Amino acid sequence: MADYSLKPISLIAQTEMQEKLDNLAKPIAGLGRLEELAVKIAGIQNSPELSVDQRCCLVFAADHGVAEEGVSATPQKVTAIQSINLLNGHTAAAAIANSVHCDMKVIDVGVHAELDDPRIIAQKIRWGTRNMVQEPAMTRDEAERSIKIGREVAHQVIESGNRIILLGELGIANTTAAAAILAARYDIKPAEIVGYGSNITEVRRQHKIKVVAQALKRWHPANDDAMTILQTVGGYEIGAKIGAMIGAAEMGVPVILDGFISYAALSLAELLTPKINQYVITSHASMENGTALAIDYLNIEPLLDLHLAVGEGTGALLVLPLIDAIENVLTQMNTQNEMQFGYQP
Ligand SMILES: O=C(O)c1ccc[n+]([C@@H]2O[C@H](COP(=O)([O-])O)[C@@H](O)[C@H]2O)c1
Ligand SMILES: Cc1cc2nc[nH]c2cc1C
Repeated sequence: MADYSLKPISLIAQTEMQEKLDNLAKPIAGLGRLEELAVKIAGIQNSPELSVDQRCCLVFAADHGVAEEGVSATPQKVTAIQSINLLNGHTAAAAIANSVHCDMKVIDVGVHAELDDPRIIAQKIRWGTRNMVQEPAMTRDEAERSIKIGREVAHQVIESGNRIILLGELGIANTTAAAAILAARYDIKPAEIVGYGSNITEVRRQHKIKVVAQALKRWHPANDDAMTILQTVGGYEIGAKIGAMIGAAEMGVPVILDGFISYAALSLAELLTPKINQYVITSHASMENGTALAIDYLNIEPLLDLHLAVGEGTGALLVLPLIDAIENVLTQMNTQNEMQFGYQP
């Protein structure tokens, strides 16, 4: 596996940003977590000026062999259908992206269908992973390729001018893979981390718990072996998200993560490159059952809690207005000094 070298975070830019915020006409720390967000981005971008005008949401799409176990409420073909609908502007994330002025790209890393639309970035590894109950979801080579593809796509969109990257995904049955990854990574009992995904019944969730338990019993990947966890119970889009996180961090670009599937990707990315946490912004607490546990183990504090359970990057996109708000704060507010020259009672 490649050895990733991440640019160091700039403590100078962080201090400069905090000084700018402290100089503004407001109580110290008055803008709370928005200030933390500004300082974090300044450190990553090595500048006390936020640069987020050109933003891109990468939506990695792939199918999951484990879907044949009946773990999802949704037919597999929805991955392909929504990949195209997204590009036409008609999915939840696409509609939100339009309102927050964010470019979107769909990358086919393993959709179980022919997607011959030229707008799709065609990087299909296979027509879906294998069913993790019967075989490892992927080969080692496929797992490595999924990370490589994500990393290269991130590099490309950054080279074309994007200054902040958002990550989403489409993949029917991927809440099963994400739960299995988190269970393997943190030795969590499947019953505690498996949720309702795209809204399954409790009866079906009990079955999904058994499916995850069966797969983990069969492959029992070591909890610190990211590549074996990804290979045995992961997904191509999850590997690609790991790669995109690393690729953006390598280029000093902040990455906004999405929901439950992002937690799984982050849990493995941390093993591959522990400093990744400094580069990722966790957007929202997903509705998925295992969220509280995952957040606890990852030691993250997502900014929003909107009970979202769509994926596609919806939660990540909703953080952009917060960042735009800070940008306006930095450029439009009075400083403490300027405040004196305003209205005199
Ligand atoms: O992001 C989340 O937290 C999230 C929670 C539930 C469902 N999803 C989306 O719904 C699909 C997976 O649901 P499921 O039930 O097929 O595992 C997949 O396309 C995800 O992007 C996403
Ligand atoms: C309609 C639909 C849209 C989605 N987008 C991501 N996962 C999804 C699952 C469903 C069911």
